[in-house]
Amino acid sequence: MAPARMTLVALEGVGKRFASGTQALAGVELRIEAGEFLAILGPSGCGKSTLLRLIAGLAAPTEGVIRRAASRQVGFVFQDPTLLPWADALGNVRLPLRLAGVDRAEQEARAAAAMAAVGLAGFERAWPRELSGGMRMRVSIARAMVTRPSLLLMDEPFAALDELTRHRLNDDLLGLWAGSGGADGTTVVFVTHSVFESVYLASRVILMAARPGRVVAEMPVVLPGGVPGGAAAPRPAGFRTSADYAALCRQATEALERAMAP
Ligand SMILES: Nc1ncnc2c1ncn2[C@@H]1O[C@H](COP(=O)(O)OP(=O)(O)OP(=O)(O)O)[C@@H](O)[C@H]1O
Repeated sequence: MAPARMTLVALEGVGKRFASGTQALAGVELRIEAGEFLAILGPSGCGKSTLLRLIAGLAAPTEGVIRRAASRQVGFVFQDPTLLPWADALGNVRLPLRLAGVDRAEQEARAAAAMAAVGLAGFERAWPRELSGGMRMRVSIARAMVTRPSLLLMDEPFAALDELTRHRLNDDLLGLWAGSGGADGTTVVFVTHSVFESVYLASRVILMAARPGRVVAEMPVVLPGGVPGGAAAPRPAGFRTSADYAALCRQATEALERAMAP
């Protein structure tokens, strides 16, 4: 039997109503288990970003409670890489360590290692404006991973990238996650509105519907051979064009359509 996993964050009956009167979330029950790769999938406006902000502790729920494991280092990656234009790539990646008071030599060594892990060795002195969109996103991911977070929150990080770059970053993210210890390392919560991306990456997909934003279904992702999604990194060669992947995408699409049916 698999060992019981620790719950990192538990949401119980969570709702969020904004001052404007918008009920962005209602009745959300969700447990984020240590080591999982959780995708939050849903249409635009269903409250995915609001849910992520609540999980992060950046906003408070107006109903229900959120319980968190005591020691937690959280990393963030947003759709916009938000790099400092006046710092080079290495300077951007070591910023969280600088803010945490880590000594300079260790900042440089850890930031360089994080850059190498995202395939950017040799670009330490490049300025953000000299990098492509995909490379800027890699810097943003390296900056989030440099603190070795126990929880990595990603809000549609690849939505603005072209498809091939996005595919490459999907594989690299899985590799990075495996390098962090996989199921024994960083827990990832990944917001997306792409069925294909959620199924490709995650070990579990949560489906949301709008008005009010709520969790309507969840789907464990099981890869060929019974391997839990998230565990095989990178995915087997040819997985993207395989019948198994198509079947998983169809299952998630049908669940999403049922969730969105009036
Ligand atoms: N600060 C805010 N004040 C008032 N309403 C808000 C605020 N933030 C979000 N909302 C509303 O809450 C609802 C959920 O928004 P949210 O951004 O969480 O959805 P989303 O699923 O992430 O959407 P998208 O995929 O388009 O980014 C929307 O109706 C939005 O307009």
